[in-house]
Amino acid sequence: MTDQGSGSGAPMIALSGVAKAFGSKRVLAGVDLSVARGESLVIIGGSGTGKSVTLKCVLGLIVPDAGRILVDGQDAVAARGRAREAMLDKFGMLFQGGALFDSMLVWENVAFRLLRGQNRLGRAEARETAIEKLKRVGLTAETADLFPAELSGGMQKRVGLARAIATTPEIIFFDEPTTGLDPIMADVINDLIREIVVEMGATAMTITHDMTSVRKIADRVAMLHEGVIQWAGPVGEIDTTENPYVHQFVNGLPDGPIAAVR
Ligand SMILES: Nc1ncnc2c1ncn2[C@@H]1O[C@H](COP(=O)(O)OP(=O)(O)OP(=O)(O)O)[C@@H](O)[C@H]1O
Repeated sequence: MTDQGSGSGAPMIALSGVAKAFGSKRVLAGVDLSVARGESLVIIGGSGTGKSVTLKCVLGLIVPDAGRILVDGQDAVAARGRAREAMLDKFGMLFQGGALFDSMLVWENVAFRLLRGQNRLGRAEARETAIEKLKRVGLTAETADLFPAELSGGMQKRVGLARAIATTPEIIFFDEPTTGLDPIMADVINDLIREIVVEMGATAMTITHDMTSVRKIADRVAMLHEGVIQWAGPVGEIDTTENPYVHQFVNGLPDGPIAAVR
């Protein structure tokens, strides 16, 4: 299926024919996917279908065996040195486990990228920006001088979100943003993600199994299975599409084209 994204103009992220195998294991078998500027795309699919591998290919952490990936019109696979740094500067990322550095204070975690690189800020300015971002995600200024271990899981997730938006990135990736949170906290994080993405006008790409997240965060949804995008469309169509993969996944049905492993 060729996916052109929903917006007009050049997409912010465009994958075409992206393939990747690890040894004899073929994970991606020709992924075609576009994300329009300012759009929030959520990739769904079962465990081990290659959602993380897809994100890693866009970030250049995994080099695909075939295919093309353009980020803001630039070849993301070939980018090296300065060009690659400039490309990565466009991204913010919320990692699955929060992935905070235990030995750094909360504000230093948030300001991690502000304190490094060519355009780095002085500590006072970086701290000020970090506190502003912490407030944006609902944490107080006092949180800044705690260590991550002193925070609850939900608070750590907020810190991860503050870090993801610290540089006001054009593109934000969310890897399983609600994993490990109770349903109420998950809902709070989903709302916060949606609000922030809209307010920043950022392009967002999220991977999740959580259908509540999908409904809250997505403008568009893409379903990855057996190495290809089986379906992509507006979030409002996930309940009505006749695509058998989406129907089975969204409704959690044991019978259908997706083999249930017991
Ligand atoms: N660096 C790697 N080396 C070898 N195999 C890998 C590597 N990265 C991923 N894989 C394999 O690729 C497959 C897809 O993994 P991936 O993490 O992308 O799945 P996923 O869809 O994100 O799953 P989950 O939802 O469980 O996180 C898995 O079988 C995994 O073992």
